[in-house]
Amino acid sequence: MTRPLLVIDGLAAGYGEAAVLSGISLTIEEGRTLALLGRNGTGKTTLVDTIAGLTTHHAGRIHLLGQDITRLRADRRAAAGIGWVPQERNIFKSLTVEENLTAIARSGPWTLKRVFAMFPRLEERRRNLGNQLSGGEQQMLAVGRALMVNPRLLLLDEPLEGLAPIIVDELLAALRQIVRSEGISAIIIEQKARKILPLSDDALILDRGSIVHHGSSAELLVNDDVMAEHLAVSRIGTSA
Ligand SMILES: Nc1ncnc2c1ncn2[C@@H]1O[C@H](COP(=O)(O)OP(=O)(O)OP(=O)(O)O)[C@@H](O)[C@H]1O
Repeated sequence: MTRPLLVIDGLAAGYGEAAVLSGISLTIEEGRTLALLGRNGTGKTTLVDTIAGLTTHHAGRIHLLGQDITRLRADRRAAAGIGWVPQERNIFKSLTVEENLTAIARSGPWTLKRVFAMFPRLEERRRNLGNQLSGGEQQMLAVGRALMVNPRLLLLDEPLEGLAPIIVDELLAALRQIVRSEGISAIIIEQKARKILPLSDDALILDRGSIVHHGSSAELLVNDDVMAEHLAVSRIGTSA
């Protein structure tokens, strides 16, 4: 039996008085993963940042495993089980890889050993400083650090962006393991819909701060009309 992990009801949010999101309602069941799609500037980052507690709340409620987290500060939301990997990665550049991983760790099944098993590159670089890492290594570190918080829900903002194809494949394999084998729920923002849809259970498309499509990833993957209408993808056979 699954139970609702995240329930968002009638959410509106933005930055100060500026409204970005409106009328957002969605439920994510435990163990399921959502691909968050949409063209540039449609509110994807704002939605993920709102769940993490980093924007201005205007209306609506957010519940995590039954707890109303709408008014909780970002650090309290992390403690409640939200692991956040921002677009900028925000790793501590003057700390080593190992220190980055242990700095905000919380007890649970994810340990240094398990993160190193998932990302062997990080173990090789465990004594290197954050600013000595490649973009791909930094992204692995950001994901590993979020896992060390032992989250119930992982928020990933364009984790594949700007990475070399071989690193993209490595990270996709790790993400597949995290959401499929480990059963961690995630919301993953991604520009390249066809890369992420095979990994996610459900897909949600935003346009101008509102939901314009919400359904199964498998259905969206074969729905060229919706993809072409709302995403920056052309029909069939493209890499997007
Ligand atoms: N700090 C901010 N202050 C005010 N407005 C902002 C801020 N950050 C983003 N916005 C505005 O909010 C809207 C949604 O931006 P957001 O970054 O959430 O979109 P996105 O879908 O994640 O886009 P991208 O794919 O380019 O990252 C845009 O109009 C943007 O200009």
